[in-house]
Amino acid sequence: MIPFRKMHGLGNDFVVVDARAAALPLPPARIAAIADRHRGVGCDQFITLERPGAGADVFMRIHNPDGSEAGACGNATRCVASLLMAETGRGQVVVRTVSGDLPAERLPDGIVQVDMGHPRLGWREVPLAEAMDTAHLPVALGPVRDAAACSMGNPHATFFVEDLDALPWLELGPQLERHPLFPDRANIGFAQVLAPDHIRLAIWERGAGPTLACGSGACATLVNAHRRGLTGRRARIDLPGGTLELEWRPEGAVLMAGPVATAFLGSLDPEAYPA
Ligand SMILES: N[C@@H](CCC[C@H](N)C(=O)O)C(=O)O
Repeated sequence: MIPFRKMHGLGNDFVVVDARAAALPLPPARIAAIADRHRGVGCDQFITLERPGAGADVFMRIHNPDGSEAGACGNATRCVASLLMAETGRGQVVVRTVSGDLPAERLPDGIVQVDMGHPRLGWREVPLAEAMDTAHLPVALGPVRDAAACSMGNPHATFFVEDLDALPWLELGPQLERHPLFPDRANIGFAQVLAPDHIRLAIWERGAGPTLACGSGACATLVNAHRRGLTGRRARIDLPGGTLELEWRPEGAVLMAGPVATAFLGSLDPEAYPA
């Protein structure tokens, strides 16, 4: 049996397993089966903790429920950081991912803040299929057009809209995720700027679909909104599951803060899931 912890940040939920002592029999097909909402435990991302090597407190591997591996997950980083803080008794930890080392710290009132690093703004870094200005993508579908893209360790495109409530974003998301301009697919954000420091955001996540919150998507949205002159460098971002506080610091790093929670602990039999 494999013990796991079910955690979430604003309802963006994770199954977290600990493979630091020994590797676990969890190939991508089995992870997809465990992530299934009807036949498995169910989660937006499956998180495996591994030994980090020098310079970090843990290595966090991220899988989407379709079995694909992701380079970043802002909300899972905050959840895992809170676990490591409890484990080490420290208020600051470093979470290593395939996209880089992410320092995190505990703030008052149970809030965890993570430094998500510098956004990558070049077309090859997103990545896009061809050379272009990543602040204006020639992508249009139904009522949305003119997205901005960046990578926060994973690919994001943001469409700015007048009225999120009127937008059929659940229909647009899956088509845009697989637009030919995104060779690695992309997380798709639909953002309504309410004020220079306040954004409403819905995200269609690559490999996961609609989630209640996407931390890296919130970071990408602030970056893209600021590049387009729509906001300042700080904003409160309201997602379906709650609110994140963000800052894109002048030196380049994006800070993201919000709550984390453990929903329950459990154990699963890997042999019960197809591999
Ligand atoms: N929920 C995450 C993002 C998870 C990965 C994403 N679906 C991808 O494939 O890049 C977050 O909080 O950032």
